[in-house]
Amino acid sequence: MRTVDEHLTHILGSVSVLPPLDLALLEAHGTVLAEPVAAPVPLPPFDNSAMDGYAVVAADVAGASEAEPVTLPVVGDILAGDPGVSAIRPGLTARIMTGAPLPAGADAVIPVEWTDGGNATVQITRPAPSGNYIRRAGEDVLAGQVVLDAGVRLGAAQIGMAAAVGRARVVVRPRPRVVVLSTGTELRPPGSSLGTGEIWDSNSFMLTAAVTEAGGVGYRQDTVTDEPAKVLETLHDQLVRADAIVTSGGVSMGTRDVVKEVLTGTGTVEFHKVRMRPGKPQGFGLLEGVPVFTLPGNPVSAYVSFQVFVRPALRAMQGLPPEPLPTVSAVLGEDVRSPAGLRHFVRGRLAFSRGHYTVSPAEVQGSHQLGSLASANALITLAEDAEALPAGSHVEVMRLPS
Ligand SMILES: Nc1nc2c(c(=O)[nH]1)N[C@H]1C(S)=C(S)[C@@H](COP(=O)(O)OP(=O)(O)OC[C@H]3O[C@@H](n4cnc5c(N)ncnc54)[C@H](O)[C@@H]3O)O[C@H]1N2
Ligand code: MOO
Repeated sequence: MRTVDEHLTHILGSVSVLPPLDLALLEAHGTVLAEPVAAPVPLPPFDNSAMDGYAVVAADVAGASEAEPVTLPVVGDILAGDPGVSAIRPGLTARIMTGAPLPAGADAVIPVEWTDGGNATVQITRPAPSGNYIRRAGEDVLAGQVVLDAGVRLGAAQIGMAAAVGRARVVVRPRPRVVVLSTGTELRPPGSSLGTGEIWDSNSFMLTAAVTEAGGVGYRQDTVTDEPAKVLETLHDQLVRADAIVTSGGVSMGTRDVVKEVLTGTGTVEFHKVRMRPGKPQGFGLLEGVPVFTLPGNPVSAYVSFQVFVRPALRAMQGLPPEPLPTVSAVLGEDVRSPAGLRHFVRGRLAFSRGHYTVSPAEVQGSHQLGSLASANALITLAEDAEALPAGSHVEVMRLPS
């Protein structure tokens, strides 16, 4: 028997970060940068106005008030992208819009609300210090500054930042392509009718969705019956397009545990019992260099195994730290028992109130009981040495992707 940590360490020691790929910016959404992105020019590139108003010499309006407005001639309009006036002299003003370049000679912007909004001349009713409502070149980003580090996942804000520094393409770690295959003669695709002893395949859909949630691209395969030759042929066919393969079912002690049968001794694949519940029977290894995760068939076991072993590996392949799901500390809402010597992943509902998290275990915890997983939002992680935890204890809780 292996511990969870031993099995995960073995897996992480066997997977490598994927080679980098040059992608158009929007195609890179959700991937991880493989290069730092630096600004070729400062941002903003030029001093510009933060308000719609009038560009002035601050000294000209120092005495302005409601009672005694300062009147200035307006020499022209400066629009964003269409700077009609490039300079003003003392005693003059130009109308300026937000984002338009500040004309040389001006050192303040008077918002239109502080004026009568005049066209040929304008009356200004408030003074402004030098620098008023001016956005200086480089006050966001300096020329040459690294704005995104290698290893950062490109969410919407990071995509915006890359575009803002002029990048149309970026070099990233691609999303791992993960083939998902369920085995089991009893499995029928959802949407078809069931014969005696048959069930609808849930694992391949669930695991393909979990791959997406972990930043990969899932390729769900049609289920394969428990025939060794078919399972092996399907796996070999899929190797060419896979950065990883995830199977479910056929890894336990049955007479037809076909995945275990065909993969034992193939490549570096090994099967182990892992000290955890659910998810005891596990297999992992490389097949022609491709990591293959053989997860147990019980749906909750397959799901928990994915989050505990596959998700960290997919993160490592993307160049991300192989962290588990985001974890919080919570107070147990009721007493919990846990099997000695096993790490126990208990489905529960996490809630936040009066400044702290509380978590309550689901009523049923069988590894075939997908209903209690679908209504859970968290997995309470009970350590191997925990046997009885009273209500009020602090526990670690992994938040499930939502
Ligand atoms: N004698 C023993 N029997 C079992 C042991 C054991 O140690 N000794 N371990 C049990 C545990 S724990 C688990 S977990 C399961 C794992 O079994 P397999 O990986 O071989 O999975 P199957 O036998 O193929 O299926 C188990 C169960 O899950 C259902 N299943 C399978 N695939 C799907 C799918 N794609 N969608 C929905 N449901 C699926 C299948 O019908 C079975 O009910 O072994 C225990 N037995
Ligand atoms: O490990 Mo099994 O996953 O307990 O049902």
